Amino acid sequence: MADKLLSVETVDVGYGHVGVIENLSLAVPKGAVVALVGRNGAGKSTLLRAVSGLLTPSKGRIVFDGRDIGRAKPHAIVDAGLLHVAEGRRLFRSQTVDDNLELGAYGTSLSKADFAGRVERVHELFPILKEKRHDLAGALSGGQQQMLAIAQAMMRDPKLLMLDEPSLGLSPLLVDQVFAAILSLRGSGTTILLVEQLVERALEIADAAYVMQNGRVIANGPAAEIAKSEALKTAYMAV
Ligand SMILES: Nc1ncnc2c1ncn2[C@@H]1O[C@H](COP(=O)(O)OP(=O)(O)OP(=O)(O)O)[C@@H](O)[C@H]1O
Repeated sequence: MADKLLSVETVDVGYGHVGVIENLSLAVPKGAVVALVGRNGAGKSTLLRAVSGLLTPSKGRIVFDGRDIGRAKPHAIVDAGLLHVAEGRRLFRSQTVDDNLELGAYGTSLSKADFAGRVERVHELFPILKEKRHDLAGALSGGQQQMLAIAQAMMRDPKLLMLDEPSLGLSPLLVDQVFAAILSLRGSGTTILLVEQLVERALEIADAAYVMQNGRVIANGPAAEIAKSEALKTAYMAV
């Protein structure tokens, strides 16, 4: 079994007094794509927010790369190499595509050569971002904005990339491109935690999967086994 890069251990998370996640544990091995699936409202985004420091668990531990980050500030978690591409693409819409990439690397003190290398890698993965480098981010299509959001995170060369609904609102062709990009990132050693409503697609590319229902994990295992499991059906049928 590969080393764990992220381990969430028996955490409770909520909003104020409203508990959402209860006693949840999850592990993401180094180099893997792990899918987190479940119906709307199951608590997937809440879990990602806790891992990236936007919410603080009231119980349990979150260990990333050997360090307890359960109470760390979001910027410290980013600096440690854990990037969260949230649902809804938070871009600098009135800045160009190039500017958005530069802002993605803000504060990293990269050498010019390393910066250029990262931009080149982004362009290899998403050629459209090279073509549109001088366009305003707000003028890109939804799919292109999603690619830019992922590209912006890539500028920090993350150890772990958490993607929340990367296919949301995209045409089938763009969905294919986003999934191909995820595979390519995995191929170059990035570990990925993927929240995705296109469950079949997510399980096709994932190594392992967790199924969430009402703030709890109800099943986990190799993605191919989860794809055939009763738990998956239950999670999507339950009201
Ligand atoms: N900012 C918030 N304040 C209070 N409750 C919230 C907040 N955000 C989410 N919730 C509640 O937390 C629960 C889990 O929501 P969450 O967004 O984590 O689910 P999800 O599995 O990611 O689903 P979705 O795909 O709809 O985002 C829901 O009951 C939701 O109403």
